[in-house]
Amino acid sequence: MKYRSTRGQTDELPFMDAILTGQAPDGGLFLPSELPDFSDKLDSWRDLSYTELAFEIMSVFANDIPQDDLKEIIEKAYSTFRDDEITPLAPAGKNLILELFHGPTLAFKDVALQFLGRLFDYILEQRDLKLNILAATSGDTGSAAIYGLKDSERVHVFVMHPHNRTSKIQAMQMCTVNQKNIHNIAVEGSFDDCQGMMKDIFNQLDFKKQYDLGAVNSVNWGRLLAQTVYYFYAYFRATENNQQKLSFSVPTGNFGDIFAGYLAAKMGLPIKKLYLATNENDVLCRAFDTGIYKKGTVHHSVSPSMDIQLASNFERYLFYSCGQDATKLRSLMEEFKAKGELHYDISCELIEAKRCDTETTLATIKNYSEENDYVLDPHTATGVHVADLLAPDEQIVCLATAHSGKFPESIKLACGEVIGNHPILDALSEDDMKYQVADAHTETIKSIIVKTLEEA
Ligand SMILES: N[C@@H](CCOP(=O)(O)O)C(=O)O
Repeated sequence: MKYRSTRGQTDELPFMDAILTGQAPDGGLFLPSELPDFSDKLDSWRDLSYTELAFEIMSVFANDIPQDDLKEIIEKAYSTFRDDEITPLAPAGKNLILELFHGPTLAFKDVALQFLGRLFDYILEQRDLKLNILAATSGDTGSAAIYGLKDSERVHVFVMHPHNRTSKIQAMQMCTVNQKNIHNIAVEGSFDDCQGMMKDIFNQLDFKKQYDLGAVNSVNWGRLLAQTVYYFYAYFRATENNQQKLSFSVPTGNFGDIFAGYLAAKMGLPIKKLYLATNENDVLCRAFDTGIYKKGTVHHSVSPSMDIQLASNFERYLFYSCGQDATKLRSLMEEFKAKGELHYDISCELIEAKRCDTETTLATIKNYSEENDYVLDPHTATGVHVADLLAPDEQIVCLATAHSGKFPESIKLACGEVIGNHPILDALSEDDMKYQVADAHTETIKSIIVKTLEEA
């Protein structure tokens, strides 16, 4: 299988090269040149274990990796999960909660980053290469990337997070991993600033090449591939046969998680609806409702991982919305760059978007805890609220993107006390945190990378 850029000005690449390249050199994002249709595989896949299913799906996309090697990568990746089901479903009220938080850092990012970590190790070893990861996080990707790569001898990881804008536990998870190859940068700015600088640096092709830069954010195709698996797995666990249609509700910030569901539907999974939930940072809701994609000011919310105004994977969705026309896509992205907004009808039957404000998020956490004895994390709560609002009589699979224990401040606001802790977080201490503060300038970040690698 080959991978092409949304902007159409990069040569197509095989899987392993697309993974190493991360963001395409023309500034676009990689997508498979053609998507497979898995409709006729569903019957034989229904009873597979998570890792068996992951192998069936991934082997189609990663067909330049020998099958036994791919199986080993997948087995290693998911051996770190605390639940045999990897992504189990838990009933809560009328909904099924898809618990994506059983990996090392208690967030859905582990599902892809445990895989990507082992995949990088494999490719770098095969090719005798080194890689320096530059990542941007609003809270969860950072620690998942660090835990996915902290033991990788051929990799350094630079993670930019918005200073004092993640939850305290998220910051501690990232900054207490005191290993030689891990470098945390607290940026005086927003997540959008961090992601903007990351993309800017990736677009400086000479610098990127000189310092062997790679990506673990969802600009990297490997992230989305790993995330499509749990849509299939949840579908098989939640339905009785492959004639049934199922809806999912997805808390959304950078648009990667819901886009993985959109791809699963395009590949033949019988998805009825994808409900897109945002917090007050509702740029995506407005884009689906009005056809105008326009960045606003970042609101700092109780669901900080979704405090995003520029959703990276929107570009991939837009590419499909404009009929896979890379020229059209380029002109829309240029319009956006020049005017700070773009106008295009992106509505589709499959996706329905709604915003969930802070008050409603907190009320949803409280109600679910009291009525269903289930503590939702504040991001998951936005998706659960939207599922209850838009499909009050239907069982919806709600993606639980993180464990509630990562957000004690928000849980206390909702319930009046901290409940829903997780024991692995108890050992974290602010005294062990190590990071450097930086201003939100691309040149500052570049010089940190250069200096750190020179001293390494
Ligand atoms: N919400 C994310 C932001 C980065 O998204 P990604 O999907 O591109 O990694 C986070 O928690 O860091």
